[in-house]
Parts: sequence; structure tokens; C-alpha cells
Amino acid sequence: MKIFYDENIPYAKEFFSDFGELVPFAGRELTAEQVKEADVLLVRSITQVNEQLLHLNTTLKFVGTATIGFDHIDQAYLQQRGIVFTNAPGCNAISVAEYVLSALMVLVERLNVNLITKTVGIVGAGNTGTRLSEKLEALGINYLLCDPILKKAGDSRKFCSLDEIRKCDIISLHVPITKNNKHSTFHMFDQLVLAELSNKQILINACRGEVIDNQALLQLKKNNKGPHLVLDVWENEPNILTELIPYCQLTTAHIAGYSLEGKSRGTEMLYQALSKLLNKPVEMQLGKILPKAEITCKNQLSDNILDIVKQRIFDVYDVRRDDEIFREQLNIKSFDYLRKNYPVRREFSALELSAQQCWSETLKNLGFNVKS
Ligand SMILES: NC(=O)c1ccc[n+]([C@@H]2O[C@H](COP(=O)([O-])OP(=O)(O)OC[C@H]3O[C@@H](n4cnc5c(N)ncnc54)[C@H](O)[C@@H]3O)[C@@H](O)[C@H]2O)c1
Ligand SMILES: O=C(O)[C@H](O)[C@H](O)COP(=O)(O)O
Repeated sequence: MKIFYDENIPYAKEFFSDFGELVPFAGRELTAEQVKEADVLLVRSITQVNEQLLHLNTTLKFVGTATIGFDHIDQAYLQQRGIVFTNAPGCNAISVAEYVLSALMVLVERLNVNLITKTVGIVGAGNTGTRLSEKLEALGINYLLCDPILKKAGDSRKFCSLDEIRKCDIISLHVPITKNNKHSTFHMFDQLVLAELSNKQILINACRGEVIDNQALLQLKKNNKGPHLVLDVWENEPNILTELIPYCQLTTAHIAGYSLEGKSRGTEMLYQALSKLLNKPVEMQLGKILPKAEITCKNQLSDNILDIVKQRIFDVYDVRRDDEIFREQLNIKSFDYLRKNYPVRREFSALELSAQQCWSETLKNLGFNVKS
């Protein structure tokens, strides 16, 4: 069996060697000729999987993307060919939620904001939106959820409209990119919507770049208007609108979901799905492969709970590191290079803390590994 896998899929060898011959490829460079003998194709979000790529192949049985997003997959075509498809729902939801939290902690300091008095509007209450809401709840920060699809499906949580979200102090986007349906998200934040946001609000996009009209955003910022921006994702990646970068408070190369755990969980989920398809026992576990984290805790300088939480969050993940790399290196290295060579980042759960202090419960609820 020939298993073609994107070279950016972590632990592919560990998980898939027993299934057959492994053939790595560069995500944006895979051709129909190369993939014509594949039995299994494992991708990330930068490979377009469609008839154009697969028309020479007659052997493919399984396509897996080690990501939640599947806008790069022509599912109808795969179905028509009888090829089993799976994505990796939730694999990186914690990673994105921790990215957002780290960004909020930076902006609290920089803009002198009292988070406890603010409301966060979460658009999309799926895996990531939910993880984020849980972390905000742990901190006692007010939030609103907008997800008309889940509301209609009978989700018992309280939902609000997008109009209400637009009035929130902080808006965080966690929807898939969709076009031509009732709940399309393409340019959900277009010129008209953006123009109504104030320069006191914060807009965070860590889902798909095309949810915000980037050109409209740039025009607004050039006129000294519009919200504070945290942008992890961009229209037209990897050829992004670099003029927007100086107008962002924090800006990164689509790495919100790139914790080691987040990326590797995607691999593990594909391994589980392929094992099921081939009736093989699930013997490998990510927990046994992941290295022990090396995280140094800085001394906490205050007894204020939010200050302590902020310090522990920065100990594990300070988004300013990625923001600096992006601003300094994007002129020299490509967008894809920065993603491919992303430094190791761990999730809060990788930091073991003792449960002696009164704020331990809060840290535990945020996802830190608190031992009693
Ligand atoms: N930056 C990154 O590294 C990164 C990482 C993970 C996911 N993502 C992106 O973020 C998206 C969300 O991730 P997720 O794991 O939460 O996915 P998910 O599928 O679990 O949740 C998405 C939610 O959005 C809702 N939704 C769809 N259209 C909507 C609309 N018009 N208004 C409000 N809600 C709507 C859906 O009902 C669903 O509940 C993914 O599709 C992916 O594109 C980016
Ligand atoms: O959809 C997802 O899961 C995320 O956007 C993910 O971080 C994409 O990463 P990539 O496949 O581009 O490496």
C-alpha cells in the first residue's frame, strides 16, 4: 500500500509506517502524475484535493486531512469515486483558543483594558468557539455566542444574532469559510460591517482569511478607522495583503492551531480513521509519543489573579514571539516557510503546576495540568 503524506504532518512515520510504503510530498507542489499510484492520501489544508489532482489515480481508497477545515477538498468528487474521506474535527481547537487568550492578555496590557468588564462575541460555536467560551468562563469574562446553524439544530446554549455580536467589545471569529448558502461566511465582515465597528473594539480572526474583506479593512485602517486587529489568517494565502500588517496589533502566519498537540492530534485522528477503514487495531497513542515539555515559569510579580493567569499563559505561549517572527522575517522568508518552520509550541496542559494556591482551580479550568 502506498501512503502519500504532506511532509508537514507531524509523526506521520510513527503512525503510518506499519500500513505500507510512505511517500512524503510538499503540500502545494503535489501533481496528478506524482499521486497516481497512491492508495492513501494524507494532506493538510494547502493541498487542493479534486479531480484535477486525482484524475490519473485509480487506486485511491482514503483521503484524510489532518485539519478541521476542509474547504480544500472536493467531497462530492471523492464520494462519486467511492473514496473514503475524513477530516480531524477539534484537533486544534484548544490551540486556537489558547492563541486567542494569549492575544487578549497582550492587548489587556497594551491597551490598558479591564477584561472583566468586557464582552467577547464569539462567531461560530463549534469546537474552537466552545473551547474559547470555556476558557473565558474560567476567567469570569462575559461572552456571547452566535451560531445560527447550531441554534437551529437544537443546541441548548444561548445564542445571539450577528448584529449583537457586532456591538461586543471583542469579536473573535471561528467559522468555516463557506459560499453560496444561507449562512455563508465569505466576507461576513465586508466593507459595510467593518465600517460600523469602532476604534475601541478588538477584532480577532483565527479562522479563515476570506471571512473578512481584507482590502476593505485596509482602506478603513488607512483612514485611521476600524477596530484593533489580531490577524492569524489572510485572504489569498500565501500571497497575502502585506500592507495590512503594520495596522495590526498582533499578526501571525496562520499558526493559531499549530501547537504540537494540535497538529499531532490531527495525525492521530487520521490514523484512527484509517485503522477503522482497514479493520486494524488502534495500537498507537499520541500521549505515548509526545515529548515532555520544557517550560520555564517566570516569577509572578503580583497577587492579582488575572496577572497570575497572564504570567502562566505567557510561560507556555506568548503570541508576541510569533508576531515578532512574522513582522521581522516575512520580507526574507515566505509565508509558507514561516509555517513549515514554526518553533515548537505546547498547550497549557503541558505545564504541570501544583494545586497549593487559591488560584489553582482557575488555572485548572483554563486547561493547565494542576496536580493535587
Ligand atoms: N488559524 C488556525 O490555525 C485554525 C485552526 C483551526 C481551525 N481554523 C478554522 O476555524 C474554523 C472553525 O474551527 P472549528 O474547529 O471551531 O470548526 P467547527 O466546525 O467545529 O465549528 C465551526 C462552527 O461555525 C458555525 N458556523 C458556520 N457558519 C456560521 C455562520 N454564518 N455564523 C455563525 N456560525 C457559523 C458552525 O455551525 C460550527 O458550529 C475552521 O473551519 C477552520 O477554517 C483555523
Ligand atoms: O483548518 C485547520 O485545521 C487549520 O486552519 C490548520 O491550522 C491549517 O493548517 P495547515 O493545514 O495549513 O498546516
